Amino acid sequence: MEVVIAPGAELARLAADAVERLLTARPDAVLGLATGSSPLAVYDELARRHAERGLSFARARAFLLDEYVGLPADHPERYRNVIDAELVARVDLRPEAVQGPDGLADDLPAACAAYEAAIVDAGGVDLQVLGIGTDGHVAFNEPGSSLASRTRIKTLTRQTREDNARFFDDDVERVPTHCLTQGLATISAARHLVLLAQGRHKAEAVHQLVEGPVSALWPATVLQLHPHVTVLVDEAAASRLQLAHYYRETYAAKPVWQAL
Ligand SMILES: N[C@@H]1[C@@H](O)[C@H](O)[C@@H](COP(=O)(O)O)O[C@@H]1O
Repeated sequence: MEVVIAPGAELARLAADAVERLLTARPDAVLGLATGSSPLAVYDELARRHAERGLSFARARAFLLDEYVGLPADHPERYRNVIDAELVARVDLRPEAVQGPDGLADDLPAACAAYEAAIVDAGGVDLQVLGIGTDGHVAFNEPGSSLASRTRIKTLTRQTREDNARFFDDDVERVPTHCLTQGLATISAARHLVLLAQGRHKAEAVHQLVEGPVSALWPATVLQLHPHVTVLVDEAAASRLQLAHYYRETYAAKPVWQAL
């Protein structure tokens, strides 16, 4: 696990660099896209690179991490609509090449199984962008999630619904109670995981993710078992890291040939 502590703008550039390098090497790469505020600056940077130097997503495919259950198709906070607005509409990624779990399916377990199969059919995710919840969830894998979980229905915690109420007119009762989410094993099958976290409210979750014992209580700790994880954090989110000095020295001394 590589931990990079840097200002937010630099974190976004580093994540965009990883995406650009992948798309340059493999134009038909499979991207894993996250919603939430953490990756927004990355999507801004990718849109800028598309506009200014023609970074192309035309042959790429993408999968979303998760989706609320029951939000109407045209609801602006439906994650598929969010990702369309934040990235798809701003680059040349084909909308039909982007898939998310179907939170409006009549048969939700079948939709979850179909989603798992679609990811496998696409050859798996090459690079997965991730955020982290204040309670250590990734995607919507709340505390207590099986570390071996696959795409399934989850009940959101009160904490997550309160955290996300800002997207629903600050009314927690408007935040759906259920979601479909890639499981921790689904996410762990991606070949490169790039997690972004900013702000002091993420500091404990980042500490647990990087330095805590692997535990379903802090679902993001499952990333410690993955061979290629990049954790991009600002000073505030890094403020509880015990080995911060070591991560800084490692990054400062990083050989130029060693990409993220
Ligand atoms: N399902 C999403 C996660 O994918 C995201 O990582 C997390 C953190 O969000 P933010 O980046 O806005 O703090 O919240 C949501 O619940």
